Amino acid sequence: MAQPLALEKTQTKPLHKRASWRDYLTLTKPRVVALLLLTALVGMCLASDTWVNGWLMLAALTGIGLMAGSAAAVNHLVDRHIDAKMARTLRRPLPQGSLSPARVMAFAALIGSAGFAMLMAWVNALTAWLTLASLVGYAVVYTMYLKRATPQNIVIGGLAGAAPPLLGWTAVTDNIHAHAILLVMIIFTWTPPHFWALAVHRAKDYAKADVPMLPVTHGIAFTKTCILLYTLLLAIVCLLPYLVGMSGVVYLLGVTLLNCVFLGYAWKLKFAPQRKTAFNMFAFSIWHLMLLFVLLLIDHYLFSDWSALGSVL
Ligand code: HEM
Ligand SMILES: CC(C)=CCC/C(C)=C/CC/C(C)=C/COP(=O)(O)OP(=O)(O)O
Repeated sequence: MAQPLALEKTQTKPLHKRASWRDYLTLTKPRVVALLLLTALVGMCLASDTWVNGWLMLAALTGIGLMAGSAAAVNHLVDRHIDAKMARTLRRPLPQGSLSPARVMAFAALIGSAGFAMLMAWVNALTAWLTLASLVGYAVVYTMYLKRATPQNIVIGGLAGAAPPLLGWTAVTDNIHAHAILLVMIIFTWTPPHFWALAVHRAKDYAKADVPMLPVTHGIAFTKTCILLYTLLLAIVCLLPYLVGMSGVVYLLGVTLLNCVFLGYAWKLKFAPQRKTAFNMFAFSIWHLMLLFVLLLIDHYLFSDWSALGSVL
């Protein structure tokens, strides 16, 4: 199709296609938010010995989801010129001209403030303010500043995306607990291999858009070394929930398997890469984090069942 190329040359003249609800959904990065919400849900469950109150869970997940979606919409708005230069992001609603910047801003403000109000009214102020800090961390600190300023952008910015398990935890307890920080640390160390694997695959795109991602500023070989080192660090951090007695043997065995596969990808990417290794590692990173949090959940309820059984016998 000729349109995207034509658009690349005339990014300032959007096409003004008709907007649909799908465009608004795209703005919220729904699949990313879905995984963020899974981590928040697990944070909630691990914070309590019994099943979490359904109403509280619904209110907290909706509030956090709306605010994360709002942050993602601001990211689309701020990055619209960069997005128009990269093949992966060219078809987003703003570069395509199906939504205007003013509409996107209004949409982000609407869902962001609705989410904040929900958390304030039905969850607690601590969770509302921490979620707002994550929104600002991603939409303002990462997107407006770090992304354009330093190749450590995603390492520092990763903290905002790593926050949801803590948000889930505080939603239930109104308290910041060291175990919740452990969950944040897992996502924080997972983010560099997750993103840099994709950045290696898309390095030319980022260079073209002049975004100082690590493969652009320091080269592919150095980025692959960093990926391997962060994946090793992640494997160590993932042991902490077991070592501090927060999770049991089901988690330990499962996460060890996941980390062996992830390390296998990182090793292959560094020492024996094929054309699709980087992309496959990125795709696996999403399964890795999702299954890790599912394991934490299964382990939590199995583990507490076993303790309960022990006290009955
Ligand atoms: C600074 C931190 C992060 C950066 C820079 C980053 C970057 C990216 C990028 C560039 C993509 C590709 C999106 C696309 O194809 O349009 C992606 C996909 C994805 N990311 Fe991340 N990510 C980060 C953190 C996270 C976190 C914290 C999560 C969830 C806990 C997450 C979950 C996902 C998922 C599920 C996808 C696949 C989305 C899809 O297929 O539509 N990411 N990420
Ligand atoms: C309130 C709260 C919990 C906020 C969390 C914010 C959030 C949605 C984090 C996800 C991080 C992410 C997808 C970064 C990619 O941005 P990018 O601009 O590098 O990627 P792109 O090029 O695909 O847009």
